[in-house]
Amino acid sequence: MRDLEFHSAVGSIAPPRPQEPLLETKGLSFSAGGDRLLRDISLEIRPGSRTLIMGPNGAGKSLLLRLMHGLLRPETGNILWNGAKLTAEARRSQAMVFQRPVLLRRSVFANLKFALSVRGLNGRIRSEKIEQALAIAGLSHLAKRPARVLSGGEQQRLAVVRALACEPDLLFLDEPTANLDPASTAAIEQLVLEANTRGVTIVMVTHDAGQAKRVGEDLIFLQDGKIAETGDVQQVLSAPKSEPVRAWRDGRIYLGANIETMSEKSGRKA
Ligand SMILES: Nc1ncnc2c1ncn2[C@@H]1O[C@H](COP(=O)(O)OP(=O)(O)OP(=O)(O)O)[C@@H](O)[C@H]1O
Repeated sequence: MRDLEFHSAVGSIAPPRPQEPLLETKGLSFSAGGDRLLRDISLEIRPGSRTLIMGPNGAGKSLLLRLMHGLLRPETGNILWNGAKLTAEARRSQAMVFQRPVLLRRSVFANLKFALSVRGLNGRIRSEKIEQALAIAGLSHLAKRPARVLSGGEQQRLAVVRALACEPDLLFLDEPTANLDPASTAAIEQLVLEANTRGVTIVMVTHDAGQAKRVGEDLIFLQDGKIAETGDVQQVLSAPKSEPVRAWRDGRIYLGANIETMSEKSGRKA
């Protein structure tokens, strides 16, 4: 009753506006070698969210990440950043970590120093940021070591903190823990979740359902270059609505609707 009185006193109250996406793709497609590898990909990444991209080998996950980060040009469709065209300037608000860390053939310290210098940071601020990043990654004692002799887990921790030291609004990660042991995987997941609590939007490719549930909120599932299903990661993985996700969860190869129909037909004939 009191609410009704309040409403009539102040006039109509507009409902809250839905949050504008940080990144949006509209009808993206991509071809190479005469093959259509991604088709009609339209999606929204909410600011501050954690989105997981999943799907079988060859579904187009890495391609989609590269398109969203502006490393590839779409054949058709648009990528919007804060509602406007993704520009080179906007791309500097993004960072990407690859499955195989791309590190300079220099020391751990120099890898961080170079990344921060490119962002225009110098002097004491840069030194402080390097020290912070080394401490967060547990690499302070390895600062002088050549990056290329670090273990796989150490290299990936360096790649993640180097990306985060540049304070991106959005961090893309392409299977960052694919070759890592459980402890290194947990360390990377912790770095990612901590960054997200500081407001960094996360878009990550993984094949690991456990990791998806630990790290993700939103799920985009790709099959054969198309979006098969999207939704809350826990819900989609525990009760998938689409056959591609059911097949993936059950460890079956998805044969596609047409092929299944044909085999059903031939089964009926026999
Ligand atoms: N430059 C290219 N030229 C031709 N085909 C390509 C090119 N890049 C990727 N592809 C093909 O596009 C498809 C999707 O590749 P992509 O790397 O995105 O798959 P993915 O879902 O990340 O797979 P995985 O889980 O195995 O890493 C694959 O069949 C791949 O061979």
